[in-house]
Amino acid sequence: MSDEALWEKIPGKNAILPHSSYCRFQVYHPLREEDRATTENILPNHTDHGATTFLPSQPVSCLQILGKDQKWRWVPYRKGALVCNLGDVMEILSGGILKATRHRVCKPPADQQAYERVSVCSFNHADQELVLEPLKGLLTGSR
Ligand SMILES: O=C(O)CCC(=O)C(=O)O
Ligand SMILES: [Fe+2]
Repeated sequence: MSDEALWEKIPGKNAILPHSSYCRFQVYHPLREEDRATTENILPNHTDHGATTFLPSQPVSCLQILGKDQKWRWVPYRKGALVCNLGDVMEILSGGILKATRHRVCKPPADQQAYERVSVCSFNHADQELVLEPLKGLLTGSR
């Protein structure tokens, strides 16, 4: 199996097959005073269904990922960094060697609740025609 086998399935700048990748810009307004006590998760825990999701790291803490130890952890802010979540497509194509990142968007810590949060997500999907199954070389051990 070639080193490129996985990436050949994901459209890049030379993509010729239809796919549904998109970028979403979203503003989370500060929580209203009366909602702060009752709100926990703004977006419940999930994995993204595409291949990868890229998000510029941003300073209002809301994003959490689930570790192997089943503990939720904040994704720390690093100025200028890109956060990359692996999606279901990568888990399926890799036969489970790669794991889709389970994540959620939480209420920010108390000292950040008055701030707006800007989220820019680039959701990268596989070719629409791609049959989602583990890459053949993985199953035969010829990688
Ligand atoms: O806003 C974020 O930080 C992540 C949003 C997200 O996980 C999603 O829309 O799938
Ligand atoms: Fe997500």
